[in-house]
Amino acid sequence: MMRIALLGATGSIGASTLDVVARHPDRFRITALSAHRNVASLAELCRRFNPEMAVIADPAGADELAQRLRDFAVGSRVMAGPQALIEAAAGAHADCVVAAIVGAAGLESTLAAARAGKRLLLANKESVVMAGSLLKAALAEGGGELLPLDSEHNAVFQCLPGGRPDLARAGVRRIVLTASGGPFRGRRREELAGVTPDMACAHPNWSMGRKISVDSATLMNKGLEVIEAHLLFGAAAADIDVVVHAQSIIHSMVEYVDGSVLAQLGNPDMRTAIAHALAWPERIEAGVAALNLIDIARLDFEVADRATFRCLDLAYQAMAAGGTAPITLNAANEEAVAAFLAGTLPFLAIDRVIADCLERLPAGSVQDLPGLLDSDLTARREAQRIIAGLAA
Ligand SMILES: NC(=O)C1=CN([C@@H]2O[C@H](COP(=O)(O)OP(=O)(O)OC[C@H]3O[C@@H](n4cnc5c(N)ncnc54)[C@H](OP(=O)(O)O)[C@@H]3O)[C@@H](O)[C@H]2O)C=CC1
Ligand SMILES: CC(=O)[C@@H](O)[C@H](O)COP(=O)(O)O
Ligand SMILES: [Mn+2]
Repeated sequence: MMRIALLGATGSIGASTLDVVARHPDRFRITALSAHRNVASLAELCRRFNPEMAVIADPAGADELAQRLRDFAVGSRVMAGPQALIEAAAGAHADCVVAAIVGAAGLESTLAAARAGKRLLLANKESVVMAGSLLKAALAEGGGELLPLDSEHNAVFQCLPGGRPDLARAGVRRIVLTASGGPFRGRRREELAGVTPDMACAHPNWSMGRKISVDSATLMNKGLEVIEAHLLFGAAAADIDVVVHAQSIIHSMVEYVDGSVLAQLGNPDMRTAIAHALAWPERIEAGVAALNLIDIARLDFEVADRATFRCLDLAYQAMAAGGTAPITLNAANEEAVAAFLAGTLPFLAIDRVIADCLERLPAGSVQDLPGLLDSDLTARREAQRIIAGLAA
């Protein structure tokens, strides 16, 4: 029986994970669930899955959560605050941690799970972008394994021999990440001036949380994923390409020196990647409909429009600069997306905030977690100043 701590249980990845888990009660047991502020949903999930721990990251929700669990006669231990997330990630109650918190808020629990040697199912791409080398060191220290949930990286993992080999020895020429192009694919920049958060969050193929949906709309999601691929698989920036594939049927590809290209295909449903990583190296049923190639009929590819969607180049630029630059990129993006979702920043200003932040904060080196968190905070403050300046 695999015991699972699911961090970010009330989100989109959380729901898909619980759907897969519920199909296999003989294999999986949920031992910890977390949310940020969504007490009602977390309590409901505790009623269904009866975990040992129920973690609410915002301590303001702890009393209400405890009351709701008492009303349901659920005995989960209520824990609150960032330290509780770390305990849920690293404690002896779990063999496997699903890191499905959105944004930098997921970093410390992800590192804690790695350090504790858990099977780490990683959806929280922001933590890899921010702390790739610290995460690698934590994995080496803990001796556990990381299995990527992000659909592209899960696809690449499936297309590589042994999941994460030495790429040169394995004869890999390049990794090709597919991008849907998002809801604004094909639009010119001037057509995007007035787009609203709801328009940006209407992803054509995937049902996801609002932050990643906006990232898909700006192509920052693909930028973060290029950095994620660089750090997870050790591929050089020049060997990671992006191709727009509007149908999101091919989730990504690996090209070999002999001309072979291996691709992983499937319907756009995260339960495939989640089931793959939960059961790896076995395969289990995920509840995903079989792919019907006749219905799909064609697969289209096009070049990404980097002039309209500037975030992709900003990510390549931050990856090339290295050091604190990816931290700055991620922090500025999180602040800009939050402002856009709050209605205080136009869609087209998101890339401007990130570009200005990268320009104003030269890349330094990162030694440890406190230094990294300091760089993150500095970048957020700078981004907030830029956003306030643009509003004025
Ligand atoms: N959705 C998808 O298909 C994919 C997602 N990912 C990645 O997975 C991660 C999760 O995405 P997604 O599920 O879409 O996001 P959602 O917004 O749907 O869910 C986010 C989860 O994180 C919790 N959370 C938010 N802020 C905090 C915080 N400050 N502290 C602790 N917990 C917090 C939320 O709790 P609450 O509900 O209480 O707010 C919720 O449980 C992201 O990093 C995303 O990039 C990667 C590939 C695909
Ligand atoms: C499901 C998943 O992995 C998302 O990251 C997805 O890739 C977003 O689609 P885009 O290709 O539009 O960024
Ligand atoms: Mn993805």
